[in-house]
Amino acid sequence: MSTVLTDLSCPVNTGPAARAQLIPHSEREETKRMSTLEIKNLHVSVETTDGPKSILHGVDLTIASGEIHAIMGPNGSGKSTLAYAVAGHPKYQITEGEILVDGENVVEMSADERAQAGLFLAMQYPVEVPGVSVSNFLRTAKTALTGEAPPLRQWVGDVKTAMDKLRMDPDFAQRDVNHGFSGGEKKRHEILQMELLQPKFAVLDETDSGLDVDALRVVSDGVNRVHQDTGLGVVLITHYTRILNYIKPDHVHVFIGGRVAESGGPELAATLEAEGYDKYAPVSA
Ligand SMILES: Nc1ncnc2c1ncn2[C@@H]1O[C@H](COP(=O)(O)OP(=O)(O)OP(=O)(O)O)[C@@H](O)[C@H]1O
Repeated sequence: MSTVLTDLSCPVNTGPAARAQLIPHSEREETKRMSTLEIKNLHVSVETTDGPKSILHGVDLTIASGEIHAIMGPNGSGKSTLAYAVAGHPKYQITEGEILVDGENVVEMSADERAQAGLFLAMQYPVEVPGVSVSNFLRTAKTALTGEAPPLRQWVGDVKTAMDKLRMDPDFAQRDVNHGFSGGEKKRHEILQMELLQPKFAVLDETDSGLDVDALRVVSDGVNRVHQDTGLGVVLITHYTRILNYIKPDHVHVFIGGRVAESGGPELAATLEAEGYDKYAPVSA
């Protein structure tokens, strides 16, 4: 057992999350970062055994700090492809367009460089990493992002605080990343990463899928907490309006055939729930 794991039971709690609780909300507002994520005319192809397949055909989206954008759309419309393309998955080739974080184009950057630029992806299907503990994974990720290892006692306190809030058993820190986790546990672990790594923008790809009603509330609270405390900008991909009762979107976008077919306010989600996607004819490439 590593020192990190042993120390997880220690009650030290002096990290950012704890400090945020001590800072009056009005002062916290001033510490929020103002950033923009601009997706401009994004065209994306995926490598398949039959060669490249074009999936996104010119996506435009602008997300500012503190904004929550929900993306809804039928199966196969390209929502996860957008998520992977933004995060820098090497299989998803950007053939045209730009992804700008605070004006800087990240399309030539690797996934880790994009993370350093402030982007975070909570995956629809989180990957199992046998042999790597949650504790070591999180601290390694934080070190890679910031360029220096966080002070151990402070970090241990931060991790414990974040896990408590997400109602995760401390034993989780000792388990291998996602290995044998239930679907709901994997989603909590994604949000745990987000809470500790503090990105500027998070793409949450069906984070609500597979969650029971209590877990949905806990995970939503986690997203709202980071959003309120840090000004996180959120792209929330979902099929269901249920999560939108907890995480209130400012904007809702309908994805059809690899494009944004319509954008509106929160009321658009209710319309989609009632009427489905039939009125949107798939847009040909
Ligand atoms: N690696 C891949 N190889 C082959 N086809 C792919 C690959 N990734 C995505 N696609 C195809 O691209 C299209 C869009 O897939 P994507 O997963 O982005 O859709 P989605 O809107 O997220 O769907 P869902 O709501 O079912 O999760 C689908 O037809 C899918 O089969």
